[in-house]
Amino acid sequence: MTDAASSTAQRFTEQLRQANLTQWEQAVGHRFVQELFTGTVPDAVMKQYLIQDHRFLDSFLTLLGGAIATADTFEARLRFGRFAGMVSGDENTYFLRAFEALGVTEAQRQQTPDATSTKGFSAIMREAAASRDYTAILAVLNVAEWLYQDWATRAPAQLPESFVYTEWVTLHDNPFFNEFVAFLRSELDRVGPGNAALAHDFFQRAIGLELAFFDQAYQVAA
Ligand SMILES: Cc1ncc(CO)c(N)n1
Repeated sequence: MTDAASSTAQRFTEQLRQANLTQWEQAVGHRFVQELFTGTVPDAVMKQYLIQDHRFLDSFLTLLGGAIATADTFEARLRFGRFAGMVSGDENTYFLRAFEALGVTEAQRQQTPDATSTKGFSAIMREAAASRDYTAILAVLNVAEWLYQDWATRAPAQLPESFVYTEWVTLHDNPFFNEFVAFLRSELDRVGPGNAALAHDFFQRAIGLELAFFDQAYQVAA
């Protein structure tokens, strides 16, 4: 290991990732991610993924609300607030445009039941928010955003033509998003070591859900 690598390994967030590296890499290198990069996700899978993920966004905003409520600095509250604005704006409209492009109707969205992993995410995000524990909230946020940034930054330079694919990559790899992930990590590096067992517990469970979430998209009858 190089000096640079060993000093990054000291970071608390890096320790968390290393402790769950197998599942982390399985999620980041998932078939869904590979097919997203080449624009070859079967339509039925993409539809299912986006229907479920639009619901993920709803619980995610609950969690961001918890972060705004429990952060211990004004600067952090402002950052979460700006991020909540982006998610409620650009990211939400991406979903609506994608549903239209893929021909997903309002009725289809309503009739599709929650996948088990969608329910699991909703539960863990509500649990973390309700705990009013900034460390627990940060652990879940770190997995959700950092893991997505990790796969998005591994995308090839040449992306598929359709915005449905391309924008899902660029929403998770752009200066605003990358800065937010750096902020999330530095916050968890700062407060996590004081409550390490709790951080590990939420981090590990959230990674399992990320993997299950990608898997569930392929469980639809194509
Ligand atoms: C399941 C899942 N995890 C993470 C993200 C990134 O916010 C997302 N949109 N969906």
